[in-house]
Amino acid sequence: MAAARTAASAARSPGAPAAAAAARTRRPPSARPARLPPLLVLLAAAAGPGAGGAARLYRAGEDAVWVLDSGSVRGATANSSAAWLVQFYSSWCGHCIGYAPTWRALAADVRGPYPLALWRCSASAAAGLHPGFIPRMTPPAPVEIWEVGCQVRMTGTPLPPPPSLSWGHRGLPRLSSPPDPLVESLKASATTSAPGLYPSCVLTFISSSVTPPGCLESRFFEAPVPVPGCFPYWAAAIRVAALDCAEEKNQEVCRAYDIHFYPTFRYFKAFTKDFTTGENFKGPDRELQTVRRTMINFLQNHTDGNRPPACPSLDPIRPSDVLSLIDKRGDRYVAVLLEDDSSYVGREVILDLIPYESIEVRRALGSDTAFLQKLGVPSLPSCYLIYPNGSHGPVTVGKPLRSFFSSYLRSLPGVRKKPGSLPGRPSRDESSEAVVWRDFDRSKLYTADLESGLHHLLRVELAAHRSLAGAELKTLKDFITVLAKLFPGRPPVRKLLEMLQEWLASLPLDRIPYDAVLDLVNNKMRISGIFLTNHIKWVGCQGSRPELRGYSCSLWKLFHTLTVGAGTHPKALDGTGLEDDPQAVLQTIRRYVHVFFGCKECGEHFEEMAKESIDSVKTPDQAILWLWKKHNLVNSRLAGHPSEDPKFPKVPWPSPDLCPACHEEIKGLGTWNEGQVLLFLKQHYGRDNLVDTHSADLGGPGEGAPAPGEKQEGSQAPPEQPPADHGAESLRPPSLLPPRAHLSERSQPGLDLLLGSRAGGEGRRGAEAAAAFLGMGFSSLDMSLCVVLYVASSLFLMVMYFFFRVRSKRWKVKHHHPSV
Ligand SMILES: Cc1cc2nc3c(=O)[nH]c(=O)nc-3n(C[C@H](O)[C@H](O)[C@H](O)COP(=O)(O)OP(=O)(O)OC[C@H]3O[C@@H](n4cnc5c(N)ncnc54)[C@H](O)[C@@H]3O)c2cc1C
Repeated sequence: MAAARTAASAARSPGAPAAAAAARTRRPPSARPARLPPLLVLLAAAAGPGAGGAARLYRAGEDAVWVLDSGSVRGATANSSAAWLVQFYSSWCGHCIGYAPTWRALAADVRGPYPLALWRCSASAAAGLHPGFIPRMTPPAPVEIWEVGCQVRMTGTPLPPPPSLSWGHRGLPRLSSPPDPLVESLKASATTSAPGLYPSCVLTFISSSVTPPGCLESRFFEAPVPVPGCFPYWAAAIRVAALDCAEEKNQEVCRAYDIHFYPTFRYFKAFTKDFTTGENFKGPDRELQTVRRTMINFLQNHTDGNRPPACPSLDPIRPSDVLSLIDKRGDRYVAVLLEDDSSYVGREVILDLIPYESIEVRRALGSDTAFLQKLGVPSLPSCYLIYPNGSHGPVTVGKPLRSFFSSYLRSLPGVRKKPGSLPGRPSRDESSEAVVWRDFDRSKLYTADLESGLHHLLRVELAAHRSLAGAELKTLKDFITVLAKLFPGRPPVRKLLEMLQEWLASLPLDRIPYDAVLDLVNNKMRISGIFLTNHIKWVGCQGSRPELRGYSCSLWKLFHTLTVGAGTHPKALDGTGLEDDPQAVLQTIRRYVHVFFGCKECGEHFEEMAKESIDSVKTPDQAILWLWKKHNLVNSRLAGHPSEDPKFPKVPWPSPDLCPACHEEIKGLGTWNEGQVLLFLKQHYGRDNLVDTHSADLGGPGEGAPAPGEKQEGSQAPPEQPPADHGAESLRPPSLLPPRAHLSERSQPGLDLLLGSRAGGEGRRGAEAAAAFLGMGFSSLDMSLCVVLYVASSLFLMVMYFFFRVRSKRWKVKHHHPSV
């Protein structure tokens, strides 16, 4: 009934018309405390890698994607023998979440020519390799057994491979009834490989279409010790990687690579000696096939000198070269893929066969009909095979597709994997922590969410911009002004924002380095009473999985508190230049989203909505309602999207149980009562509804500083920051710092000096290091002030000196005059 009402109201509402259908099938979220079912909490806690802060969308060792981070990206891409395609993403960005399956599929696709499935079968090696097992698992559809190996996972502890791991059975095409020798060999191995020690077995098959009976799972899974057959195929030439810029430890590196929006795709050529930010990939679309083809083009853009050594030539050979190969005997097969100019099949098959020896794959263009007739090739693409014994002829495959050609060539007698030629992979990420669920009340607003979001905004999102000038700087100034005047959080944070605003407002410069902003945010001057947590702790913005909700949820909440703040405190913006404009807060938010919000597509959608209707806003109350309506439009657009948290379905908000008065029926149709919605929004996003429970590290009410050794989720000190600068001390609550004077009046000249030295770039770091060394704990501001005072007192002494000199001369002249 409630759901039906929500749906009807959504249908009538200008704010959320399209959400009606979604709401029909969804139960509105309850206003009661949000608890996850105990089983989900347990599952979340046991989720293992990726459940915590690290590698949230891609999991090292589980996905075929290479998971890079600040510590590995430079080493991996610099002077590498393979090229790289790296996706710089943000784990909170909805578009990145939506794109992740494609990226995983791409990585898996170039890792092996078929989706490889590794099935963990049965509880013991003995059972898993029971001679009857293979016949039993013969599925109705033919399955080709590619490699069979026994590998072990016992409560997550890697064990050495069993002695019999060396079996590899391949070249058994279309196994409809397993040959006896295979079963016999498995049986023999099972008995020799200590079944008690090695309790589970990994079997690698081509084709993942059918799950063998008795198997526990059918998904990509990497054994702790590599199993033959699950090495990447193209990886010796080009690798597909991802790096999460939402992780604080990666922020510096994302800045160094000039990443402003997510996802950003960059290619890195092989053997690049000097540091490079890579080449942008902005293809017409980012579908798997388009990206795979662009990877091939990119490989072809290498010169002969820097082409990855494992990558065979991808250029076509001439018909005359093909003819000269025929009738020649050799020690290997030569396969020639004949295709037309626009086809990629030949190059894909060449790359698929990289790890194999005793075969060479080339491609030739089949534009010459006489040539094709001579070879007896009726259509394109086709494969012409020259055997080691010199015989030759066209190959017959079921369909002229990459997978058919590759499979056929790999299963030729004598074609084997090259021993030890394949690269290792980054190991499984074991560093992540379990998620701890915090119960919360959906009718409340949590300080922890707003302040965690602000921390991410100021220290991570802005950090994508090395320096700020022009429209960017103006946007930042206005946004910080709005925050300083309207942010409803705790006094230390409000003070920090005020200081930042005053500083930005009085800046004479038209370009500032981001690091100067960061110094203020980190309170390097150690002004007491100023502090912003450097931890992320989501409460009302928790997601049931680590990649869901979080920052983007907190940003929406922050924006709503700002429009509500302007509506309920009409004088708050007086004297800022933003007063008297009912759209001022909305327009500032709009510009922030456009310029700084890392999710580019989100920003573009928001801009479209703003262009359409923001001009209709004539009062602060209308601004509150405008943002509410647009947020509901976004909700309805994203209902069912992969970034939707199933525990927090995207339904028109506020739901009837959160605000019964907001919903009413007119002639049987549910609709919004906008007057009530406005009242509700003012109450919900007002200061009085803010709850400090779970607020960390603020030195005020709430939980206070974490217990020693307690690790907060997402907490990482920014890299490359010496402890004296951004380390624990400067980020400690003010109450824990040594008492220092309030510097609001005297801070300005010092900050300008600091900035002046920053404008010189890296020299600043050196200056700071020197300051730390000489100043025994004095900040660079302290040192700057000393210099200012020193120069001022010298000037004063010089002025006094000249003053007295002139006076004494006059005095002498006066007293000697009569005698002249
Ligand atoms: C400006 C902006 C544009 C975005 N555009 C996109 C996009 O184009 N594509 C994409 O995939 N993701 C986009 N996102 C992210 C997306 O909107 C969500 O933030 C994300 O999916 C997390 O959803 P959530 O469940 O936490 O709820 P959110 O939508 O983030 O909402 C956070 C909280 O706000 C409250 N709330 C919900 N609706 C309203 C409302 N109408 N008025 C007031 N309060 C409300 C609820 O308490 C909710 O839990 C955007 C985010 C922002 C800030």
